[in-house]
Amino acid sequence: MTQHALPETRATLVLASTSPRRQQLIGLLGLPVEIMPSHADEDTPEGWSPARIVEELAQRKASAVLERASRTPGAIVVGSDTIVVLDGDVLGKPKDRKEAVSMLTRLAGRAHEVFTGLCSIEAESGRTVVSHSVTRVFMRALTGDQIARYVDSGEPMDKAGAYGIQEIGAMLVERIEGDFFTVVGLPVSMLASQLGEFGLQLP
Ligand SMILES: Cc1cn([C@H]2C[C@H](O)[C@@H](COP(=O)(O)OP(=O)(O)OP(=O)(O)O)O2)c(=O)[nH]c1=O
Repeated sequence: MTQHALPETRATLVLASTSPRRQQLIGLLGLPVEIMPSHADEDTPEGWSPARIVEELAQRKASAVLERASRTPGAIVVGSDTIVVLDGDVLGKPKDRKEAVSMLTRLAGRAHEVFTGLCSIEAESGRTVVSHSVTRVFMRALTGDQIARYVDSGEPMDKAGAYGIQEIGAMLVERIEGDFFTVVGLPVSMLASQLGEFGLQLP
């Protein structure tokens, strides 16, 4: 099979994340990538809209590693944050098995929204681009047994809304409206368009 690649650029993407999914997805852009785990405070004031929450947290995560990243020539720092929204409630990662079961019981048999915020910062200039993407996810109706068995797999625990569309959770999802990668946690085409603002041509 032929290997396809885009022309080389001098930029290095610095991913401010501990998420293995984001690490894998950012690789799709074909640029050099450095990983810098970012531990930003994730508290936000009551009453903020989902869009504002994910954009703010994406920016905090990127800003938290900016100083370190600026040692890398041509660094563009990328931060991202994902939440699930149902009936105006924000569902983050479940804190225990019981909360995972209760989230999935609420999500089953209906639609919800996944919001992902994305922030890119050009380290040298400090220029910042922030945006978000929303995908509607329609989940299958599930019995209590099915939910319990899925939670027992361990998969829900580190994921917003207590499921992972890209793994066993694929079987829980009937269909989506919007970008698949937004649900997994890194909207790849939105990232390409943000990087375009810094003059990177992708593709
Ligand atoms: C809904 C859904 C979420 N998720 C994940 C994406 C995110 O990693 C996680 C939401 O948590 P986040 O707080 O967005 O990210 P994180 O703590 O995993 O990683 P980071 O270091 O970048 O802050 O849920 C899936 O993997 N699949 C899904 O279908």
